[in-house]
Amino acid sequence: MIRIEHVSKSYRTPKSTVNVLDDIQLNIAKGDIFGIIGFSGAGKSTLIRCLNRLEEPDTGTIEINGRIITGLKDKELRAAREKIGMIFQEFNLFDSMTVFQNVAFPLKVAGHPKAFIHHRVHEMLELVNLGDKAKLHPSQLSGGQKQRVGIARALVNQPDVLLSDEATSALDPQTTYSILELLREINRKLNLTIVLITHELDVLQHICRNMAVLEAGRIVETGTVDKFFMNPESDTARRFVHIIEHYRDKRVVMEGMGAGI
Ligand SMILES: Nc1ncnc2c1ncn2[C@@H]1O[C@H](COP(=O)(O)OP(=O)(O)OP(=O)(O)O)[C@@H](O)[C@H]1O
Repeated sequence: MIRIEHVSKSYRTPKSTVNVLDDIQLNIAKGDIFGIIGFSGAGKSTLIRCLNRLEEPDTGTIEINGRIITGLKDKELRAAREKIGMIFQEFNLFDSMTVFQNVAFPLKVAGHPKAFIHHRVHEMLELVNLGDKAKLHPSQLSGGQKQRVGIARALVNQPDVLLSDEATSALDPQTTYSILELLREINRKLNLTIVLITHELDVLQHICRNMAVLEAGRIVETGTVDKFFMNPESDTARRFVHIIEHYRDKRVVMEGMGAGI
């Protein structure tokens, strides 16, 4: 279970203060696939990065599986972060390292023995269907394969939670679909809680069960994904659903024209 209580965050620049998160309250159940959606600048990245303290909340409490993450210092924070994997839009792989070395990196940092690392990395590469790519470098992989390496690396420490920061935004629709299928399979196999931020409704619809809508740093709606599509309550939710319906209608018209109707 992830519990976010009264989390606020602002950035101070020399000229002004930007309030990015405003009194966020959110509960995410263990084993859920939870989506956070919002327009650009709503604060999605800041919020998800607060969960592993890549960003520091100014106020509030974040608890993950019974452990208060906010307030942890150095060694304890490092240990807690081992249990919170993260994947990124730009993959964030080390280009100078092989696939094996990229996935092994968190285990090496944690000081695990060589034989354990070898076994665990190959296990992870099999899980993401890259068993035959261990010796390649990221530059020799497709975008989807790079994200699979990112997923293997994020899971190598057997985390309780996987955070996904727009992990499919740089991928084409077919590759996006295969990565979402992989995440769903991992969620099922490992009972891993997945929290993802996205501005793509397809991603939400395909994989998430529950979700929250973020608007200018505030949570304006939470609930099931089905409810979001059938009965959007907030302005942001209605705008998202309106956009999707608009494009769906356009596509229907264009397909109709293509068929000579
Ligand atoms: N380090 C920073 N310093 C100052 N302002 C920042 C910083 N990081 C983010 N912001 C501001 O905080 C706000 C929220 O940014 P954030 O990246 O969390 O939004 P987002 O919803 O993830 O947007 P996008 O979908 O475009 O990535 C934006 O106005 C952004 O300009």
